[in-house]
Formats: sequence, structure tokens, C-alpha cells
Amino acid sequence: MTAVLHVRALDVQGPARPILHPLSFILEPGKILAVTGESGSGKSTLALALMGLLPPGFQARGQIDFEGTDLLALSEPEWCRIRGRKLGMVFQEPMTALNPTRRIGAQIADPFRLHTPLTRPRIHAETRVLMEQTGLLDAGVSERAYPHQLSGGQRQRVLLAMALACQPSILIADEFTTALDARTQSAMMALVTRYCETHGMAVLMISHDLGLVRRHADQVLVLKDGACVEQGPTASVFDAPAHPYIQALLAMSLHGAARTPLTPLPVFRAPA
Ligand SMILES: Nc1ncnc2c1ncn2[C@@H]1O[C@H](COP(=O)(O)OP(=O)(O)OP(=O)(O)O)[C@@H](O)[C@H]1O
Repeated sequence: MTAVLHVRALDVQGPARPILHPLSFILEPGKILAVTGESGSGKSTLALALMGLLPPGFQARGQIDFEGTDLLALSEPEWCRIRGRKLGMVFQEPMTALNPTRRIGAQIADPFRLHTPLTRPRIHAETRVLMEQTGLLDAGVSERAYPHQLSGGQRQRVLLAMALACQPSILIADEFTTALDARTQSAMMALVTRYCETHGMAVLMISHDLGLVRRHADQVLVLKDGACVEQGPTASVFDAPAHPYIQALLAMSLHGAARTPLTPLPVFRAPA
């Protein structure tokens, strides 16, 4: 199958040190690639690099080939034409990603206004469809609500609605179900999977939740200290993990941290 995104030897240098060591992978249409690894392993940095949103002082090198264009060579105006239209992203922190001073209906409508020629009544109708698909209408959330009037999970749904609005070729979802209860999490994953099946959307899903990864991802990439330690089809990575790091992550997720002896972090050590 032809890749929708081909990442070759992508690395990210931070202000003081390398954050991501060279990574290569592909995203296939209609498939989900999960990126997992411990906190600080570089998952969000990878997502931000793919969206051209690295913080100041960070530098990405390598190649991110999307529809014959190297994204790393794009100017900011070129990025603005692609972000939100071809590449959708759901960020980890919904409160910082939403504008607190604007009603959520207007924010969900933004991608239509920015990237499509739809008329105002059509935009309004499409906004309602997205609110219905993401369960916001059923939860009694009004288009006129402000972000602070919503729960964390509802705000996460608003971000998903915005990301899906233009039926992107790629969705980058950074821990987007972490704030959701199990039932809502599975409804959101069902919606994402439906977009994969019906629109051929490819997904890069960042998650600590190995159960979620196992249930939904086609491929897995495991990061440790900014380097890829294992990647491949989900069944192979879970059933026969080659690297001791993923073996340890799986053991902890299966048996629970309480049964796994952990080295205490220096900050929690009792004074001598
Ligand atoms: N703005 C920044 N300036 C300097 N270092 C940063 C900055 N943002 C992230 N880092 C560092 O980059 C590394 C990777 O961080 P990143 O947020 O990508 O990890 P992560 O795997 O997404 O973690 P988490 O699961 O906790 O979100 C960490 O060591 C972090 O301290």
C-alpha cells in the first residue's frame, strides 16, 4: 500500500541536547500507528515536529514526505494551508489548545471557514454534525458554551471535532483519550476508526495506555529516551517483544506497578 506519510531519519535537536534520535516510519491510509513510551521519551516532540509546531530553539532534520512534498522544507504560510485541512491534530492539553474567549461552536467551525468555500448555513450544519458525532449534543453541550463551561473530556471532544472537520489525510492524536472515561474513550476510538475506514484517514496515536494501543493500533513504535527501540505490527510487538524496555513496560501494564519493584526517583529518596 502507498504510504501517506514517509518519515526518513527524522531527528530533533533541543536547545541543549538531542530530543529525538533519527526515526524512520511510514503511515498508511486507513491505518493506526501508535507511538508509546515512558513520560519524557519524546512522543509529543515527534507529534509537534510532524505538525511543524516545534517550540523555539528546537530544530528538526531529516525528511517528512507528505504527498510528494518534504514538510520540513515548508514556509509558515505553506504550513498554515496544510494544518487543519490535511493534517489534523488533537493536543494533549485541551484547555491550552482552545481559545477560552470564544464559543465552542465558533471554534469547531473555524477549519471550515479557513479551508473550505462552504456557506455559513452549511458550516453551521456541518458543525452540528461534528458535535453530534463526537457526542457533544447528546451530552447537552451547546454551541454557545465557552470552553471553561465544559468538562475536560468534553473539551477533548471539541478538539477531536475540530481535527476531523476537514476530513484530514492524517490525524495526530496526542493522548487524546486520557481524560475520558472508558465508555467515552471507546466511542471516540470508534469514531476515529470510522474515519479511517470511510475516508482512508491515517492516524498517529500517542498513548501510554498499552491496552488501548493493543486494541486499536495496526503498528507500534516504542520510544525510549528519544530513540526508537522497537517498531512493527502490533501483534508482533506485544506477543514477542524483542527489547527489554518494551518487555518491562508490558510487564508493568499487565501486573500493575505495585507488583513491580521500581528504583525510587532521587527526588523521593529519604534524606540520609
Ligand atoms: N520546551 C522545551 N524545552 C526544553 N526541553 C523540552 C521542551 N519540551 C520538551 N522538552 C524535553 O524533551 C523531552 C521529550 O519531551 P516530550 O514532551 O516530547 O516527551 P513525552 O514522551 O511526550 O512525555 P509525556 O508522556 O510526559 O507527555 C523531555 O526530556 C523534555 O524535558
